[in-house]
Amino acid sequence: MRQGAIVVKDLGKRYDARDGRPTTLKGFVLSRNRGHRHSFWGLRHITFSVPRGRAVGVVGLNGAGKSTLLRLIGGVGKPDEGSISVHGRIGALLDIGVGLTDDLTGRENVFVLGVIAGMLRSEIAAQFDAIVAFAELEEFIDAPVRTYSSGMRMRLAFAVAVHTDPEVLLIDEVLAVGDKAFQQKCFNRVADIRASGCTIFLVSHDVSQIEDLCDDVLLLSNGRMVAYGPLRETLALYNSAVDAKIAGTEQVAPPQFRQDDGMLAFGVNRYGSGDMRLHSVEFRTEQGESFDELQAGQMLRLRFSYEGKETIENPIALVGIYADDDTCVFETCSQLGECTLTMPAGTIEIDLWRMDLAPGTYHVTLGLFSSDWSEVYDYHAEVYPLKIGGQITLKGYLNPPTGWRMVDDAEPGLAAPGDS
Ligand SMILES: Nc1ncnc2c1ncn2[C@@H]1O[C@H](COP(=O)(O)OP(=O)(O)OP(=O)(O)O)[C@@H](O)[C@H]1O
Repeated sequence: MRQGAIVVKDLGKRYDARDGRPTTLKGFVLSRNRGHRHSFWGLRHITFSVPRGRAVGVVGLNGAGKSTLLRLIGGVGKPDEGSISVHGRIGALLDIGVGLTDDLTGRENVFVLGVIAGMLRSEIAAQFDAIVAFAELEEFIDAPVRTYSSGMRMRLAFAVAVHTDPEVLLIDEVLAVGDKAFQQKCFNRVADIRASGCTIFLVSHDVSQIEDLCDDVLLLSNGRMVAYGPLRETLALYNSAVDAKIAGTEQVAPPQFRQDDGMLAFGVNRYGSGDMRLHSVEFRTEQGESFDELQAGQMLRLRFSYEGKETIENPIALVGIYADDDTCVFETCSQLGECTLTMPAGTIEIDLWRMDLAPGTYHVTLGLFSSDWSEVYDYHAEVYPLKIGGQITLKGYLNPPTGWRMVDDAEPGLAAPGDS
């Protein structure tokens, strides 16, 4: 089975910010004394898999989460949610010159960077002259890095990274630094590495670089994955987001599921290899009726069909329910439900016996994955709206039937722990 070189599942990274406005009275009182802290999701609900040898361009407006994603894949920082697995030796070019030690010479830094990248000292020694020549630093290689300009630092870091024989190369914007001639040299080198079968993950604001180097594009917006699909289609979505920003209108069109069943069935909020497809999604009540609004506590019968390659074994169907603020309030899968999907096609019905949810609009996510979760076949992220009505609550997502009453003080109550 094809294994993804980079497999990311429901990834989330939260950052702290100090400038948020308190939303509760308690928060307001506390904020007057010590400043209100709030956290936000720099990235959330990111799920994708990059097959070996693919080159993926990561695009998005400023602050979309591109660098955060690359850093996490490169092992810099820990995710707060989800998982990442990378198969193969990583060559990473994240922040320019990161990892360089100022007091060491260029020569010593080459060895330090090489060892960090997983090379043996003997392998580095064998590549040393090529690295220094690529960096064009022959004259300065024995000077401390502290004396280097930012361009020299970048050239050194780049030269090491592209000589580590990476199987996965992560590049964050560095092709945009340095003089034109060096930029072109870096670009050519990355193109050669790509041709040798390396998996590439490239962040760039330069669409022409992405067009020249990448097969697929991953589009992020405000920390969410808006699309992941073939180069041309996905870049078109990005370009419209850029145009909209320039025009001062909405940043990215609201998420919509493209209902087409054509060959390129990728669109906003839908991504996957397409080796299996989901279709004919229906929500019903227990009586089999369609509805506009389901009352809290009623049963939801979810039904959908799928089809795909006969050779796929034991695929997994996933169902998630998301609140308006993108919090996942529920997620389950066919493995947990002990339901085996028959191939090449079938229809699944899932009964959610009690939808004890607070009133509001939720969105249902559906996905089809390979048996080890490494491949995403078809993922419809927060696509299907689900309205819940009924008993109003003050806060939270859970909405069980409740009964309040006054009790007589003399009436025996629940024993407190330790009571005899
Ligand atoms: N260390 C950090 N602490 C707090 N917030 C952070 C930190 N790093 C990133 N962020 C925030 O997370 C969000 C995503 O940032 P990130 O740098 O990943 O975006 P980006 O798409 O790479 O942006 P750009 O194109 O401007 O480089 C932004 O709102 C950013 O301000």
